[in-house]
Amino acid sequence: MSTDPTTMTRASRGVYAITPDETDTDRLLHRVTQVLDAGAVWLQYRNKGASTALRAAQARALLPLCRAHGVPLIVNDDWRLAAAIGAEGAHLGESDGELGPARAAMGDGALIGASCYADIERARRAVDTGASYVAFGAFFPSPTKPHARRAEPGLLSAARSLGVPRVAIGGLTPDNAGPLVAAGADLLAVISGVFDAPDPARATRAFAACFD
Ligand SMILES: Cc1ncc(COP(=O)(O)OP(=O)(O)O)c(N)n1
Ligand SMILES: Cc1ncsc1CCOP(=O)(O)O
Ligand SMILES: [Mg+2]
Repeated sequence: MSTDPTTMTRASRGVYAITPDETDTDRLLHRVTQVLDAGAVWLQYRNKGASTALRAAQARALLPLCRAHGVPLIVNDDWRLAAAIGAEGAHLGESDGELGPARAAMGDGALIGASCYADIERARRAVDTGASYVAFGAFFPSPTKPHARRAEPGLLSAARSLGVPRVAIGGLTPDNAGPLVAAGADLLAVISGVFDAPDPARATRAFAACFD
């Protein structure tokens, strides 16, 4: 497995772990290490409660850990931070700015994701303006984001023709995620189902088994 960001193999099928809001950076690194050791293939740094300075420090701290595992680091909300620290990508939702400037600044190789909620037309536009992957959800009630809009699994099959990886998010557990993979999800994006599990490594492996 390559740990060079320019040549690392980018698996585009498997567990896409997203960090919980964690103020203690050492604890964040410890928790993420467990999940990467267990086989998560992408990591998103997301911390909705942190200051700008803490977010920059935590994102920077995660980068060598991700590199050591050959896992791309994707920064939520803020492509400028992603570019500044040399992360592999950024994830942008409807309040996070346009994809075009992010793509122009980060280059063709960057992994730039777009939240598409339950909107296939939004997904089409996102791909047309440079998204590397599209994310749909929430598919189930999310403990992390209880008011997230809901989506139906049929969206995942409808999005096959877009030709980019399809990510499912929202309230996923190892017990409910299998049908989403069957419907076409390439990546399962998970916060609480992994990080709030009694054994995050075991939970990561259980999610990964949904792809077997
Ligand atoms: C993989 C993935 N999918 C969706 C989201 C949600 O993005 P957004 O709608 O911008 O909401 P916040 O995460 O910023 O609260 C995501 N982060 N990652
Ligand atoms: C960021 C986001 N967008 C839709 S649901 C969600 C939170 C996902 O977290 P969890 O896996 O704990 O439901
Ligand atoms: Mg966002």
